[in-house]
Amino acid sequence: MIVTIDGVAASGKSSVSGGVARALGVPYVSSGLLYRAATGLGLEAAVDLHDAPALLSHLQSHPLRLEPLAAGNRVWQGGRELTGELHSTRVDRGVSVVAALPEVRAWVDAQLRALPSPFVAEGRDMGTNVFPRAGAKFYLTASPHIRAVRRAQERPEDVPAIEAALVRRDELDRVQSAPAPDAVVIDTGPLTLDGVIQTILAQLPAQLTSA
Ligand SMILES: Nc1ncnc2c1ncn2[C@@H]1O[C@H](COP(=O)(O)OP(=O)(O)OP(=O)(O)O)[C@@H](O)[C@H]1O
Ligand SMILES: Nc1ccn([C@@H]2O[C@H](COP(=O)(O)O)[C@@H](O)[C@H]2O)c(=O)n1
Repeated sequence: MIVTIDGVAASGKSSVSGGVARALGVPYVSSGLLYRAATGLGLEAAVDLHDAPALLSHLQSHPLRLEPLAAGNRVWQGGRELTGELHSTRVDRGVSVVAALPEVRAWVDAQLRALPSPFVAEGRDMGTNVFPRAGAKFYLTASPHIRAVRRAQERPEDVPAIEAALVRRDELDRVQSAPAPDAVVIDTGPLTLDGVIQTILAQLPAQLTSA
């Protein structure tokens, strides 16, 4: 059983996926964390983020491992955990460049498809490209302002700067971020986090919640 939760930047995908996954007793899979880890490694090694062959060769010689847990995803390079460094403004600025490279997308997709189900998968193209046959699909949205106000609780930048960066990232990610035609679209603006989680749980087919 696979449930996909896609959506725009900071729409609540990780928090909601974690809540849904915990309720179902399965892990969730953060595809964005793999793109962030590829970006973080590239920045660390001063690889040109537009240079797909150089980046891919670096990723192949420094393999990443995603650890999908309901409590939160972690990513490792060998014995070194990278997770804590990846939700920075620096990585936010570079990640869409890396995610636009078809070679990197194929590398991420192969890792995701190799994971044992059941799980909840969150990202941009989980329901369209990576798991088109998922049992249930959701797509989260909210206005850039609401998303920026929420994110400002976690970052030192002010709301207008965060909002501008989110709008820019949405635009750079637009190609891979279209909702699946069969996804349920949820505007999280008027809902609490728990409200979004309960809305999703209420719409899951019975065979998924009892699996
Ligand atoms: N419905 C909600 N009501 C209030 N706060 C929320 C809601 N959904 C998410 N949040 C908060 O918004 C922030 C962003 O959520 P989260 O990190 O889950 O989004 P995301 O889509 O995974 O982000 P990114 O795309 O950058 O990885 C977090 O602080 C989270 O607690
Ligand atoms: N399926 C996905 C997931 C993510 N991306 C790219 O990674 C960036 C970070 O993702 P977050 O979910 O942590 O925001 C995102 O801005 C995209 O560039 C992607 O392309 N496809």
